[in-house]
Amino acid sequence: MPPPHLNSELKIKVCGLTRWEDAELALELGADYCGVIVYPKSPRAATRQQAWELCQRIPAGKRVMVDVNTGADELENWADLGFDHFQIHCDIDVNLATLAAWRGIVGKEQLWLAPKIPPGEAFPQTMLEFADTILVDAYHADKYGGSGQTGNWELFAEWATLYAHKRFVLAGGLNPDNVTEAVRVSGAETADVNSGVESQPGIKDHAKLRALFAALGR
Ligand SMILES: O=C(O)c1ccccc1NCC(=O)[C@H](O)[C@H](O)COP(=O)(O)O
Repeated sequence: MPPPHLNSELKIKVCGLTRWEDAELALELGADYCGVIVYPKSPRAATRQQAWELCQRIPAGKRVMVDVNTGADELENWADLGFDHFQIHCDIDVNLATLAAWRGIVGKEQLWLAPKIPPGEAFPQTMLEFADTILVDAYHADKYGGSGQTGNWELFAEWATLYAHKRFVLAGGLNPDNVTEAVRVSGAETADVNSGVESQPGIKDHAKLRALFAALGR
């Protein structure tokens, strides 16, 4: 049973998968989405072959490509592998033509935008017309994701309430010890876990994965 204060509809994305055995366990435990990072500078980047194999085996509807400032041609190439959702990290001043190109290639419903929002910055509202899902990650000056740092859960709750017509995903430093508190405070309907359930970048720790889903009552 999930802890009583937790949304029973909570969805979990396990990100940074490179191996089928990790994805398989995550799915058995109840993961709703499997994230495959294709950004070459990430220590968790999957090769095209690994991404293809994972796309073959992860059930349709659950396959999320994760990248940074993807070029249009590259995005078309990744889409060919069969991903269902496309999480693209970008800066808040990304140009509107780029956002429109991403939306044109994968569709607004499949595009998950992850703007890198420095502390104190207003939410980049102009992005809302391009994607139905917004991922709010912890800010890190030198990284676009996978920092292991937690974000501002209260601010997440504010933004998710203010823009309730969009789906907001909470990311950043979630692990078996803090996930229930993070979800309670933020009110997140979807939460993303990555380095908090790893043994090393790109390799999931099965005990931590089990502990995370157990904490959520799954
Ligand atoms: O994880 C990465 O290495 C990464 C690199 C560049 C862009 C995005 C990346 N990860 C995207 C995710 O969805 C992560 O799960 C998210 O940033 C949270 O990571 P963590 O703080 O390790 O839980």
